[in-house]
Amino acid sequence: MARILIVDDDAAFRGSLAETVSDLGHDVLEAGSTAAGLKLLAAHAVDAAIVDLRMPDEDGLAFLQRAPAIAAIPCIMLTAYASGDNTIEAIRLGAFDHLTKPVPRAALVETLERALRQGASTPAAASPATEERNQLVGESEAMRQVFKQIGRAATSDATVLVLGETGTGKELVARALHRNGARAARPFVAVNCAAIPAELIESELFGHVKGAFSGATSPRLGRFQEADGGTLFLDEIGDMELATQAKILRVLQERELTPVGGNQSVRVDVRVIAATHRDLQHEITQGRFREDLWYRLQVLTIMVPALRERPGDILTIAEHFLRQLGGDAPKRISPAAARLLLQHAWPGNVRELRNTMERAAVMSHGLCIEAEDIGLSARPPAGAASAASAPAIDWDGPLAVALAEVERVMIERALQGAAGNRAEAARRLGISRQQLYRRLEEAGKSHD
Ligand SMILES: Nc1ncnc2c1ncn2[C@@H]1O[C@H](COP(=O)(O)OP(=O)(O)OP(=O)(O)O)[C@@H](O)[C@H]1O
Repeated sequence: MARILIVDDDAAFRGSLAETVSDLGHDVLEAGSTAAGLKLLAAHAVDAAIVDLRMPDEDGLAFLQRAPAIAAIPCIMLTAYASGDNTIEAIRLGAFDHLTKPVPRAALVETLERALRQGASTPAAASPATEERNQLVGESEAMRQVFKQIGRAATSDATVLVLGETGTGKELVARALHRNGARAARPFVAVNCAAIPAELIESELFGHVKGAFSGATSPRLGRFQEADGGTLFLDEIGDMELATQAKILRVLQERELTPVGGNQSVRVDVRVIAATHRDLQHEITQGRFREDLWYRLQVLTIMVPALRERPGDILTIAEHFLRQLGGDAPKRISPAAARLLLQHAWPGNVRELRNTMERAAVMSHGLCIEAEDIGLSARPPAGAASAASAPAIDWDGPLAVALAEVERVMIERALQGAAGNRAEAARRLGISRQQLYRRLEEAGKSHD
């Protein structure tokens, strides 16, 4: 899964494009102007951008000219009418490609895939914003142990299994292992195994040959090959089907794979880091996870502790997020607000803390975040999934905001009630696991 920035002032077109891109399994950031797009690019790790050429403030060419100073990403330009001139100008300024509106789905899929492949194979130096976003912060003894384990594991090429509850920072640990290892100059490719429908995962991981199935009109490289020479991060590996687990095992053992529909194996040189919030030994006893794959994965294991087990990190990480949000003049946390943060049990761990601080920064009007800005009292108390606490809804405000709040609280309660098991939470909510993932990602879209 990649993160795609869409910059277009036409909200309806942007929305429908965002839907198509997110149907492809990507995370989407949207901006209605060049200035807003550049701001999002500076604040988030973005893998590619789709930018409209004609916009009221500054046109898409201005975006193309200024984006490289922030992050080197492939930019796909969109135009209502492709003229020779605007195409040449866009390509001259470094656009990856040029698409004409309305954009046919097949053309979008093909161009985006090429762009992402290029982006992954030529990793640019991370922008300061990206580096800061991926920084693993923590001063507790528990996190110090994690840092030491990362330091030891980074120098080896062994497979690593990262364990921990949802939102504890497992992906950041994987990125730190990559960044500090011998493969740092090569791609880091992350795949969320739970977010990809079972029927697509093999083609996603191993690629496919032309004609492998209906719709496979051209060959496609899989994520293993995209990560060649670098690191492949398999997130939520505990949610993978047994048949796919067998194929992953083969790649780990033989260092080669066969694309879907193909009959020739391809050699790959990839370091695999896997993560899960599940108890894999329990999954093995239930026949849902292969024991041989578990042995292969857990050569080195790093356990990331839940945030409630390292309360010493809560304020340090909260202040780190405020610095990211506030630049040179970050807001401070009042003593009463700090008490609230320390009392909360953080079932969603650091991701929940991040969301909370972002909301608090918006809610607070002064230089200091007060207890009432934190908004934790409206939430279900820690560990009390059955407590009938109502969401804090502004009944006279915008419908979308109220619905989002109801959704947030219901998802949080379902996750708590299911002890973090997302398949069970999705069942309780009457939605598919993929839909739950998409909603969780949308909720954290502006920062994860
Ligand atoms: N120690 C930390 N310091 C700073 N930011 C952190 C830390 N841990 C996590 N984060 C932030 O919290 C969010 C969730 O982290 P991440 O995605 O790595 O968690 P995860 O354990 O992989 O979650 P999941 O199990 O849902 O995949 C991200 O925005 C990440 O940047």
